[in-house]
Parts: sequence; C-alpha cells; structure tokens
Amino acid sequence: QLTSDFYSTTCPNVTVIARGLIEQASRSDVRLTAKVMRLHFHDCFVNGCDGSVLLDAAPADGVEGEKEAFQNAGSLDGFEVIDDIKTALENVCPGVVSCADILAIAAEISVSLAGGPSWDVLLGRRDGRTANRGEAVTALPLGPDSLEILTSKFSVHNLDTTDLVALSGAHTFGRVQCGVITNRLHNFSGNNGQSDPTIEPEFLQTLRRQCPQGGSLTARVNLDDTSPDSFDNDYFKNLQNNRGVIESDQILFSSTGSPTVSLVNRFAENQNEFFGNFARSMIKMGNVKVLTGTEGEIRRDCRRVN
Ligand code: HEM
Ligand SMILES: [Ca+2]
Repeated sequence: QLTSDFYSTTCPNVTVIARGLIEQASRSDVRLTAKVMRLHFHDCFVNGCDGSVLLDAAPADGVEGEKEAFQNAGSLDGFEVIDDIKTALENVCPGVVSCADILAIAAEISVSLAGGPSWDVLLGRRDGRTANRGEAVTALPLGPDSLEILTSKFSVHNLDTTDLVALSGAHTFGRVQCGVITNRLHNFSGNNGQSDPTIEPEFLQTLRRQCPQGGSLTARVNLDDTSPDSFDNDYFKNLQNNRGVIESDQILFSSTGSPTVSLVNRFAENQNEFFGNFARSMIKMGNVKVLTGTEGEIRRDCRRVN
C-alpha cells in the first residue's frame, strides 16, 4: 500500500529537506546517523512503524513513553534532528508528512550518508495515537537473547533469518554502552571473572581495557572496531574473526550449524550482497503494521498526539 512517490505532489522536497538537516547534524555528531537508523528499527518493532517511539510520555492523554522501556532509556537518541525535520516540513507543507515516514526517510538517508546502500523508501504511513511501553520491553531484542529468541522476535514481524542477519549488519556503525557487555567480559553466565569463550582473546583484552570491571557502565565502545562510523561489511568480517561486540552479534556466527553462519560468510565476502539484502530487509521492516489511508493521524509535533 505504501508508495515511493507518495509526497511527490504534496511535499516534493521532503527528502532534500531531511537530508540537509541530517547532514548538518552529523557534522557535529559522528554517531548521529547510527542513532537515527536505530530509531526507525525501535519504532517498527513496537506497534509497527507508526512513530510511537517518538511520543513523550503523557499520562493525561493515556500515552506511555516507549522511551522509558529498558532497551530505550538512556540509550535511544537522535530525537532532536527528527523534531527539526518535522518543523521544517510543517513550514513548507503543513499537516502532510507523518513522523513515521520521517523516520523511514531519515534511516535511508543516514545509511547512505555513512557509505551504505540507497533504496527507494516506501511512504504513506500515518502516525499512531498510542505508544506501548510494555511491548517495547518484550518485543525489542536484548544482547543476551538466544538465537531462538532473536529469531522469534523477528519472525513475529514476518522477518526471516536472512532479515535478522542483514539487519544486524546495522551494527556496522554506532556504539554500545559497557553495561550491555560487562557480563560478557567479566561475569559470563554468572561466573565472576569468566568471559564469553566465543570472544577472540586479543579482542577480549581490548574490550576489557575499554570496559574494565567496576568501571563506568555508560561509557561507550564501537560496535564495529574496524571502521566505527562507516556503513560497510566489516561487521561481518569481525564476526568471522570472533570480534563481535554484543552477544547477539557473535551468536550469528558462533552457532555452529545455524543458517545464520553461511549468511554471515556471504555478507563478509561480498559487500554488494550485504547492501542488497540490507536494503530489501529495511523495506520489509518499514512495512510492519503500518497505518495508511484514514487510520491514525499526521502528527503536528512528533512528540505528542494531536
Ligand atoms: C538483533 C538484535 C539486536 C540487538 C540485541 C540489539 C541491541 C543493541 C544494543 C544493546 C545496542 C547498544 C545500546 C546502548 O548501549 O545504548 C545497540 C545499538 C545499535 N543498534 Fe542494535 N540490536 C539489534 C538489532 C539491530 C537492528 C536490526 C538495527 C537496525 C536495523 C540496529 C541498529 C543499531 C544501531 C545503529 C546502534 C548504535 C546506536 C548508537 O550509537 O546510538 N540494531 N543495539
Ligand atoms: Ca512504533
């Protein structure tokens, strides 16, 4: 139902405007493109791609803050540039472009600005009038999730194993807080002093230096230590070298016999193969439970319902 030319007459400059603002914001924050990419993912996995993740908690309106879910609190970021894009668009074509579509457009722009693939973003989503903190907690994947749980958290959205591996490739840029990986480094499976045996020994030393036991849990380390800010297939090469940073990353390669292993190998060998699959999976993810037609609304302010 979504179409790539949805705004061609009603707001033809939507992509140009969004790109300019993202480019500008990323000049003062190298992580910005990663932050923005992640917003679209965390939106689509909770209530579908409806902009719910952007809503501030508003108890009086019965709106819960997904931002307060464990996976998002103190972690999700990039909301300001989305606000800036919304403000600019309301000036030129008021009441036309949904916040959910802004996230989809901004994700594509962010990936391509960071050196990744471009694709035709499908548009026409409407904004939801609710958010769902409880679903955020249960639906968003966690670092220590098993491969079975990761697979099922994707498959409820019709995303298959290829989508799981391709989309995990988004960890080719951005950072993770030490708190997420500290157990992997210092207290694996509840054993004090133990580390995850799948980590390559030299890399384990590096990570332990960056995230020492008893050190700051909010300090951040690169998700892709080879090329931290560019969107490429180094993430998959790292996995082959047992240099995945989050458990959910390394598990894709370390699960012997799983179809994820050959997907990692394919994407590591051929960047075009990764890029093509990533774009395809992003379009699939961008279709999760979208509101269209007269459903929902076009929010005036992405942080609150009209
Ligand atoms: C497969 C399951 C996944 C798990 C368990 C997971 C988990 C995480 C965690 C724990 C962080 C670090 C957050 C923090 O420390 O504040 C993170 C960062 C990130 N994730 Fe994922 N993620 C997954 C899949 C994805 C997918 C599918 C995408 C996008 C398509 C994505 C995009 C990102 C990006 C870009 C960052 C870096 C954000 C930044 O630097 O602020 N992740 N992820
Ligand atoms: Ca949502």
